[in-house]
Amino acid sequence: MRLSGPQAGDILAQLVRGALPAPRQASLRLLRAPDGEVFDQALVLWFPAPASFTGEDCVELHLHGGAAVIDGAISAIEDAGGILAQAGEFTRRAFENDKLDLTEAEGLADLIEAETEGQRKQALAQMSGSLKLLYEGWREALIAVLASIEGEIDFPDEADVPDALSHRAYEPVSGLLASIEEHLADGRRGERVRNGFSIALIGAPNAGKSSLLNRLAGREAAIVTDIPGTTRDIVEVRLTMAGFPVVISDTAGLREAVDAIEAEGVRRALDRAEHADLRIGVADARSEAELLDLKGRLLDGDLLVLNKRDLVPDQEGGAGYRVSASTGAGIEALEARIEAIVRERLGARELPALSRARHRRAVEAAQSALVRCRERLADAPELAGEDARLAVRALESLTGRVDVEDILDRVFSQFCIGK
Ligand SMILES: Nc1nc2c(ncn2[C@@H]2O[C@H](COP(=O)(O)OP(=O)(O)OP(=O)(O)O)[C@@H](O)[C@H]2O)c(=O)[nH]1
Ligand SMILES: [K+]
Ligand SMILES: [Mg+2]
Repeated sequence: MRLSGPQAGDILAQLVRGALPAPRQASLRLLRAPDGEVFDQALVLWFPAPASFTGEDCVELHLHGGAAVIDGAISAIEDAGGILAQAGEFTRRAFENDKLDLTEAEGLADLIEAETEGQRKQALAQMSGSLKLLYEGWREALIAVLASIEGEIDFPDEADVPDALSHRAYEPVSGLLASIEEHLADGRRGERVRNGFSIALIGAPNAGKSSLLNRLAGREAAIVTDIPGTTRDIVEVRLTMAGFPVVISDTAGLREAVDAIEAEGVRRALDRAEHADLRIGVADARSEAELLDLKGRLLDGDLLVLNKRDLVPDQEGGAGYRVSASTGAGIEALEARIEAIVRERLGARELPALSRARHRRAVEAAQSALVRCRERLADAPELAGEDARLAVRALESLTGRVDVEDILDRVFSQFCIGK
């Protein structure tokens, strides 16, 4: 249990009925309720401000975590003047005391949620300031540009050639734009690491999509029967591949639906296929028609699977992965290919990854302001300056430098209580 705030030390003194322990050193104490009754014996730590997580006076109680002990602790602390924290309140106080910026706070939230190695690495880098460094670096460069534009407006030098400003500011603005564009054009890598790389299985009824899903999942996630049109709802399976989260969706077989339920299933299948990061088209290896139909539905980079190879004589070459979902033949090669694709699209690059839609929106706002700024440098320096200021503001909303109350509420409400 953690306490933070100016009264934290007083409350600890009441709980231990005596002097505070030495700062930042664990000390074993009896903890007492207001009536003097001992409710636990615990290690306690005292972190005087500002060297604490929140930047305020902080206390940690390492309690024996049973429900009765926790209840006793809460009521003893409340009697001594403490109140329960809101979700994310500790991190929010740390943010308000400049212990971390908004991207680092988001990194902390992601680290708590991380389920795969790839997610953990990305969250840890972000929590340690990778995005903050990048965005703050851009902001500083931009403020220098802004200063030179404003200098030009305030003290126009008659002797200067008319386009001196556009020459001086053009290059740094263009350089910044190039970095911003590179950051944006990463195929939504960071957002995929956070939310999962999505794969849709599509194909004709009875091609064996659900059987293949079950094979890849290693469990009977979807119903398999020999009746075409078995799957209607989308069945999702979450897996870890190459250290990244992957969501595989099994979908309804594509055909002229026989009833309204199946029609809705087909609509959902097509919608899921459209929004997936990767489509795997599954055809019965015996059906030329299914193969042709899939070729019209798959995009560059998608995978084609010819299933039920146990039912056809062995063939060399030809398009696609020849597998048998029933016997497992050929599945390893298919899995290896999927892993390679996931690794290639989600694996680490030099620039830290933009990990949330919030970041993308703000970076895009900075980008379009800078494009306008560059266009106006030559003819309208006042307007160019205003655009540069808008771009600075967009970057500042990313790190939480400017007041963005609604963004703060949203970010910190995602934490659990006590974090
Ligand atoms: N012999 C053989 N049969 C298979 C194979 N894969 C699937 N089947 C059979 O084909 C039938 C249809 O399999 P499903 O996995 O339900 O096919 P589906 O594409 O999900 O079908 P819908 O959900 O109806 O669109 C079942 O009877 C499976 O047992 C395979 O590799 N070999
Ligand atoms: K079926
Ligand atoms: Mg199915």
